[in-house]
Amino acid sequence: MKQLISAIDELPRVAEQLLSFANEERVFIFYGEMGAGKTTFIKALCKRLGVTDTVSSPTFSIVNEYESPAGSIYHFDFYRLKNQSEAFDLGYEDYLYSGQYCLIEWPEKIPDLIPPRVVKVELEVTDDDKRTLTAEII
Ligand SMILES: Nc1ncnc2c1ncn2[C@@H]1O[C@H](COP(=O)(O)OP(=O)(O)OP(=O)(O)O)[C@@H](O)[C@H]1O
Repeated sequence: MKQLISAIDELPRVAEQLLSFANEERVFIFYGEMGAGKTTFIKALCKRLGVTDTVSSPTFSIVNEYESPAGSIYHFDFYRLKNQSEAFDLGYEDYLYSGQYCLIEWPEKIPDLIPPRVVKVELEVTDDDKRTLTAEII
């Protein structure tokens, strides 16, 4: 799918579209430069999934866990990861195969640890407040 997000207030609609596109898939990887809006989009996605907890970038904790009616949601930000084995140490694989939603920012940091069948999402800045979201199942 490819969608133009021309303003922040369109995020709920696009989040809903992405969830229908993803169907049964639970693992999402988000590509996009700093400030592209990965965290902002994930907030909209979590809201759509019924999360009432505060959603924020797990830059320092690397993983945040939220509760939702659909089960736990694990939100990763691998930006500060030094090497891939650090991901193992924090139990990444257990989260990944838990069957719960895993939303991963900076998957570039774990190139060897991307499982088959994930929803690959790319956010591109087209203008100050405009973004293009592209998603495919890989
Ligand atoms: N259409 C849009 N979609 C998403 N974010 C937008 C949009 N328009 C403007 N923004 C703004 O872009 C900024 C994106 O910041 P955000 O922290 O979500 O980016 P990020 O990709 O997660 O960056 P980082 O990798 O540094 O965490 C926010 O200030 C947000 O308000």
